Amino acid sequence: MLKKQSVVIAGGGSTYTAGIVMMLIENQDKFPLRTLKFYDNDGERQKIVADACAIIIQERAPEIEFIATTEPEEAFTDVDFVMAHIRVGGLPMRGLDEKIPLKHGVVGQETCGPGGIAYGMRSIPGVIELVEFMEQYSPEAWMLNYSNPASIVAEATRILKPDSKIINICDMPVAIKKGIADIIGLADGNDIVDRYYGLNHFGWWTEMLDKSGNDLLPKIKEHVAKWGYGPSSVENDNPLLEEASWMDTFQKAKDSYSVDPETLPNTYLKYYLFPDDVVAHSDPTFTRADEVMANREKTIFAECQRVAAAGTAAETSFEAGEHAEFIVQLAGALAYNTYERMLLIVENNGAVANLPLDAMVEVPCLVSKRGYEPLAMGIIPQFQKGMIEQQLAVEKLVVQAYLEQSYQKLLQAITLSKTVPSATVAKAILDDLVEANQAYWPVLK
Ligand SMILES: NC(=O)c1ccc[n+]([C@@H]2O[C@H](COP(=O)([O-])OP(=O)(O)OC[C@H]3O[C@@H](n4cnc5c(N)ncnc54)[C@H](O)[C@@H]3O)[C@@H](O)[C@H]2O)c1
Ligand SMILES: O=P(O)(O)OC[C@H]1O[C@H](O[C@H]2[C@H](O)[C@@H](O)[C@@H](O)O[C@@H]2CO)[C@H](O)[C@@H](O)[C@@H]1O
Ligand SMILES: [Mn+2]
Repeated sequence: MLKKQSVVIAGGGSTYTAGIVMMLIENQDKFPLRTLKFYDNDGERQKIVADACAIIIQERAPEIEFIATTEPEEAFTDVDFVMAHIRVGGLPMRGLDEKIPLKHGVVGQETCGPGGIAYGMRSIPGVIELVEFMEQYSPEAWMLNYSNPASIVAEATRILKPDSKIINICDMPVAIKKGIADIIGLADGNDIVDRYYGLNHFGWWTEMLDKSGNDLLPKIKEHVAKWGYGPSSVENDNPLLEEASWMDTFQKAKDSYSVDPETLPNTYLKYYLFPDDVVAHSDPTFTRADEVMANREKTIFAECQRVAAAGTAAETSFEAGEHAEFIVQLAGALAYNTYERMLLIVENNGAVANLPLDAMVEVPCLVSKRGYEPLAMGIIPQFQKGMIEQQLAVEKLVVQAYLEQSYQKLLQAITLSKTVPSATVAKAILDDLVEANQAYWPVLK
């Protein structure tokens, strides 16, 4: 009999919460729950999701105690896991992160370039507060953190909470591997055993084997050289790729791959390798935040309200995707000592031999009751090393700017981003971002 777990989802009002609830319910044999709690600092938003999830739990797993609260003590007391996915400033602030750089002809993106830097400055205090709640009320718990920008958040937690039990994670490699599995006819992305290195949203694969040890890369590379990570025909059953912007991003991996055909790129590298192209294809009046508000957020909240009004979730369209699968699998590995191999964002300490020891890198780790043990990825080539070192300096400067309330360091961070053409443009963007983030950032000196 597996020991039952108590979980709090921080950011209960997130568009991803219902998917994680579906995954948790479907996994009661592998990851049984005694309590599930939601915590959010926006009670009204969270209530919409919680009212629907209460019905889902009541109908499908009534043995689980369910609580939704905005009180930190109630939320964080007696929990084994905090699954965090907050968005400080919400989707409207994401919209500004995207639109302000675009106004200056620079990539406008949630986690990359100046937009990601602005979001990092908002996220740091929000995530640190969650860690403090966890340490105060459930000091033995693990926090599994999706809140973005994960690289900057990871660097901030490394410095501010060096002994905390927090693991920062990203589902992009998981989603790419799912796409690759579909392309080469494997049942599941989990069937790919990979070697990968980099920073979050900034990495490369060097190896993909099947579980028997057969090299999958030749077949995958043949496909990626023609189609990127997109399908080779119009037929596509990957729900993520139903959105044109995600399909473009998956297909654009073809161009990132052409820069180094020895490795396979993360999709996010397009923002650094082809920023001119990305800007040319962006609409500065309707960015990804607008698409998300018009599509994912609207659909999820409408479904929550439909379930609540019907009083039953018998026909709910909510489903658990790879995003939910990954975080629940990670919690299971920590709780039940499975030694599964998963890509996590962790302190380097030699995992990538020729990067600084204190870089927060994304590498495969073995996950067990002991926590995570990074696997050695060895020495990486000059091209990737150069790109990573530049981006790592950006991320470190952002955290230093936050801690020292330094305008100068934030200016240096934006100037150093590969997405930004000059210090003049960096200053113009920064001044607009300071204005837009007054309610969230520390006052910069
Ligand atoms: N790491 C990854 O690969 C990955 C994947 C998907 C989503 N995400 C991240 O997950 C987060 C949620 O995304 P979303 O689109 O669902 O956002 P969302 O705006 O729909 O939900 C975020 C929730 O967080 C709450 N919140 C904001 N600040 C808070 C705080 N300080 N304390 C408690 N709650 C707070 C909001 O009220 C909201 O309900 C984002 O950070 C997003 O970037 C990360
Ligand atoms: O623009 P968005 O909000 O749709 O996506 C931004 C996030 O993109 C990645 O997450 C994907 C994920 O890879 C996929 O599996 C599925 O769950 O959709 C997500 C996007 O909706 C990325 O890893 C995240 O960090 C981004 O926040
Ligand atoms: Mn991610």
